Amino acid sequence: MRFTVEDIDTSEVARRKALYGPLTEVVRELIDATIRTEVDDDTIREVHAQVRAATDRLRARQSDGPFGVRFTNDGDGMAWGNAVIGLRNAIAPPLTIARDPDGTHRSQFVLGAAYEGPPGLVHGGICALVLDQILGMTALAGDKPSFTGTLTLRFRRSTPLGPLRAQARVDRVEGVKTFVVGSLSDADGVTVEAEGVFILPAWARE
Ligand SMILES: CCCCCCCCCCCCCC(=O)SCCNC(=O)CCNC(=O)[C@H](O)C(C)(C)COP(=O)(O)OP(=O)(O)OC[C@H]1O[C@@H](n2cnc3c(N)ncnc32)[C@H](O)[C@@H]1OP(=O)(O)O
Repeated sequence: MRFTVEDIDTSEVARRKALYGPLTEVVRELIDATIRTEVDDDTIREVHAQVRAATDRLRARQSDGPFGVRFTNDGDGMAWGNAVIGLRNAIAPPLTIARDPDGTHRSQFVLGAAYEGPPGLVHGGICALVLDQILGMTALAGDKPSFTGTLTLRFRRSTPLGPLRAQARVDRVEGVKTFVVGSLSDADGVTVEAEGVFILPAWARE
């Protein structure tokens, strides 16, 4: 499992954020533009060649696998490949998840054309993805890993593409199991309710 430590300081983390964040953002925009463009065929072929060339340039030197979750010596986490919050992941919406003093986690975000399931609506698997992440981060205690054991969703009504909110809180802790509840909402209220059991795996227990 790729939890690693990188010997870099806060200023280097900031430099990399400033470098990679805008690249990811423009690729994210490219995904949306690819879905929604109505330009002529020749333009599509030209852009195809340009994107191919840009991809080949990035591949000239790359890591031999996924990004993993990296920590600095100061304990700052860099989950930059993460599918929901990853700074370097253009398929991540991305979510910024804030923690209230009482431990509740919240996020406001926008899901656009790339997350569609039924027409105009968020794909159910994307609802699960977002909720797994926010519930999972809520379950984390200190530096202990926590894995989704069971995630139960109730889709109360369809979730429209557009501005959304998610929240989660710990319901109870029983030994190595943390029970978390949460929801996804649009402007009219809750669309999906979630309950998750997150488990400290045997290999991480003392
Ligand atoms: C910025 C940096 C920060 C980092 C951010 C990174 C993102 C982080 C956020 C991540 C967000 C996304 C998160 C993700 O995407 S996590 C990825 C998706 N999840 C997985 O891949 C998990 C795969 N499964 C496992 O690894 C193990 O089976 C787990 C860890 C689940 C159990 O482990 P282990 O086999 O060692 O457990 P045990 O046998 O000792 O049992 C212990 C207790 O647990 C109970 N139990 C067992 N299985 C289940 C189950 N499935 N549901 C409910 N309960 C279950 C069992 O009855 C017992 O209870 P009791 O009898 O004691 O009462």
